Amino acid sequence: MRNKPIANVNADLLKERKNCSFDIEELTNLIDGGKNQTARRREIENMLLKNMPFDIIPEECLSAKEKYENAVRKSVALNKIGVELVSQVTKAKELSDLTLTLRRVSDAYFREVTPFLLHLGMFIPTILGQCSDEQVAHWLPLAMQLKIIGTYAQTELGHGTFIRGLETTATYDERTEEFVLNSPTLSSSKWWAGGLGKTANHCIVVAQLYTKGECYGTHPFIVQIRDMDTHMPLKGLKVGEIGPRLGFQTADNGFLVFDNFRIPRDSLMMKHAKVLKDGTYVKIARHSKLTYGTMIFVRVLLVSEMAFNLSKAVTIAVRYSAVRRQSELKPNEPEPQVLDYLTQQHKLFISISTVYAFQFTSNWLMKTYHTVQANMKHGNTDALPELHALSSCLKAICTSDCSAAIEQCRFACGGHGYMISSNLPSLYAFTTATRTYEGDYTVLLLQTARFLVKTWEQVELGNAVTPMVAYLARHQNREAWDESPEGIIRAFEAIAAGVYQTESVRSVSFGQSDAIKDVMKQLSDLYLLYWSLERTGDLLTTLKSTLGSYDGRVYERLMEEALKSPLNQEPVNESFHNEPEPQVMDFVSQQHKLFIGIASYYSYSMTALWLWDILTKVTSELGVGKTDRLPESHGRAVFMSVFNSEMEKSVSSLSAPLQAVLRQLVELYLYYWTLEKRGDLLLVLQSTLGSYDGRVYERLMEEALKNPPNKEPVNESFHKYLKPFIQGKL
Ligand SMILES: CCCCCCC/C=C/C(=O)SCCNC(=O)CCNC(=O)[C@H](O)C(C)(C)COP(=O)(O)OP(=O)(O)OC[C@H]1O[C@@H](n2cnc3c(N)ncnc32)[C@H](O)[C@@H]1OP(=O)(O)O
Ligand SMILES: Cc1cc2nc3c(=O)[nH]c(=O)nc-3n(C[C@H](O)[C@H](O)[C@H](O)COP(=O)(O)OP(=O)(O)OC[C@H]3O[C@@H](n4cnc5c(N)ncnc54)[C@H](O)[C@@H]3O)c2cc1C
Repeated sequence: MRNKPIANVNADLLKERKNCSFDIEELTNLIDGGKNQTARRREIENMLLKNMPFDIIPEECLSAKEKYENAVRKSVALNKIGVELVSQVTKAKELSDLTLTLRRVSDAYFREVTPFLLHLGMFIPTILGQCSDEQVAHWLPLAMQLKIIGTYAQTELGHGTFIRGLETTATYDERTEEFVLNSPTLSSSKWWAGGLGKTANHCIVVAQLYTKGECYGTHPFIVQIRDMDTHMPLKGLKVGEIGPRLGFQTADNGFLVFDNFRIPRDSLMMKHAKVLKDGTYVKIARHSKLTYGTMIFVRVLLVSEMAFNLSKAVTIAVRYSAVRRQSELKPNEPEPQVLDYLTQQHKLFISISTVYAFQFTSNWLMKTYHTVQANMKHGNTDALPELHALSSCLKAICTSDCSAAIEQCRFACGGHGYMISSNLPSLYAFTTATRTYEGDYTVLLLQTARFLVKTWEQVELGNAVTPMVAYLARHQNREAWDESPEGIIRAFEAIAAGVYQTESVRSVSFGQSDAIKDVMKQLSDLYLLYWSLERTGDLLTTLKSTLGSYDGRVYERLMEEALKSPLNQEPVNESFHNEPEPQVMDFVSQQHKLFIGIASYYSYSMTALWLWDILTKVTSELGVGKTDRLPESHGRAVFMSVFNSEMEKSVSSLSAPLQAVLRQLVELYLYYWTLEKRGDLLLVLQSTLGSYDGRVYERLMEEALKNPPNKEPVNESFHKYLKPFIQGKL
């Protein structure tokens, strides 16, 4: 069934849509993979959208804690339906279509991300990719039915990129047939795992495996971290939320610290390596990097994620550009739609074509991934290095290009694009993180470079190379290729473009009308029309954007959203009437002035006494009249050290409370001047990473511990939503 026409659609948008030269339903089918798939997708989408609770207050107006609780409430409703749908599916293809539809609806349903993202995106794939058959049979049903909630904790405070440098240890104890997990240093604290802070009760932990006194490198373990009934963290673990971040606010990214935490032997995920009861290590994998498999899978997935996110951003920007009128070009004529400006089209059309490039390449990459996986099942890992190189560079390029393109879309929407309600800031915050996680941009490009250099060596030796890199051997292409990073990117962009071209031509080469074939060549138009017509229902709930709604009622929606803000629920905020007048003494800035004054007074008097004693010595050393040349920093250091030591001497006979106060003054004085004059950048930069003393990990952990979600061991949403859901009582 096609979408029903919507009343009150903006006239400019209607006019643009009337220019469509082909059957949009045909294109929708093409993109979905066939008529039946379109129908099934719409059926699921409609069912989900009808049954899920919506936000009462806009998500962006909630506090961090409320945002999280709201995300749990919505996730549980979505998961309930999802689990039921998944249980009805029998074929692998149906399951993958369904998973994709659920992921897309979930994307539309949350302004940010669900706390279950890692459960679906990495926990389940790691069970599939890293567990023995026996382990899969045990863990997979529990995870699929959400009887357990998991995440993936690889990154630590000290290491993310360099996996071999991870410090968490898993030491096998053959007496008890257990592994003992430890975080030997602060920098070994697990950091970042999504859903770990408050939601997950299980976690995949990547740790250095020790048995019989030898280290066998990093291995994945599946670990229960919270009590299944009370949700309290288990003894031997410190777990919490890492604190506010640019995006991912509702993903409760967490930290995890182990103190002699014991787990059974079969917690080791044993597809690629085993530890026998007596502690003997047995390697099964044919390739040493197979434990990195989940990362490859997610990198592949991210290409289509980027296509989808950019498609949303550019749809918002294009629709808004059709509705928005600005500037008087000719006197007494209507202001033009901003879409008609060539410069505006430049911003938008590049993004549109990029979406298609990503999507077609992603389809191809996913197929390649499955082919390589199938070969590996039969023990053939030959294609793995190339898959790693390809997924690395395509992930790096598409995440980077996508965030840049979303910024362009935001620019294309002018001031209103900066509103959270336009959804462009959230889309940007989400996609810019993807450039870093699952392998940093530069690092992944370097991995690809490593592969290319090795291939180049083979080419130079006259050896055969795979078709994907065969262009390296073709003389005429050497001009496009040089050893600079830009050269490598160019070469791989050419490959991506090649794939894109071949795939798009292949996709439209049969069954399609001439009109569609023509339009496929005009990617920009295609993209606009596809997204305009493909969606079911009110596109606002899918795009979650005031600017990009299907009906183009941009100003109405901006005003409606503004009126929903809690600050607008009362004409005059109570702080206007009720806030008691503070004593000026209560202002921190005032205390700052006063206390520093007091501390300085003590400092000067102590130093004056000391200075008198050594004046003769100082002047004889520096020469009379030259003392004014003492650098300020030296003088400052003198004041500090003298104040400190002299105060200590003179306070020893005083009462304890007075001693305490005077010592505080010393500390204050030292602290103040350290920050003020000695250039402690923490104060200036307000940054845990940029502090003068370099105590980065200490500061990150200190800040995380101050984080309000960590003030309660179990969030109330566990009792309200998660527990009834896990126990099937919801
Ligand atoms: C929609 C779903 C959303 C899910 C949300 C996800 C949220 C975020 C989650 C996360 O971020 S999880 C953590 C992800 N972490 C990373 O991605 C870390 C990045 N680092 C790495 O991948 C690796 O450490 C490295 C950079 C590839 C380096 O690894 P290593 O030091 O062990 O290798 P090298 O010495 O550089 O290379 C040796 C050799 O191995 C090959 N190789 C490396 N990785 C792989 C692989 N994955 N598969 C196959 N082969 C690999 C590499 O090319 C070298 O080969 P040779 O040149 O020696 O032949
Ligand atoms: C939103 C978000 C969610 C995340 N979720 C998870 C999660 O669920 N589970 C999990 O385990 N992790 C997660 N992570 C962590 C993420 O995987 C890492 O942050 C990422 O892999 C980058 O590693 P890093 O932080 O160590 O960066 P670093 O490696 O410290 O990078 C810092 C800089 O150093 C450069 N650099 C590093 N190594 C090299 C090199 N060899 N050559 C040249 N330059 C180099 C990088 O290019 C970068 O510019 C998440 C991160 C974010 C931002």
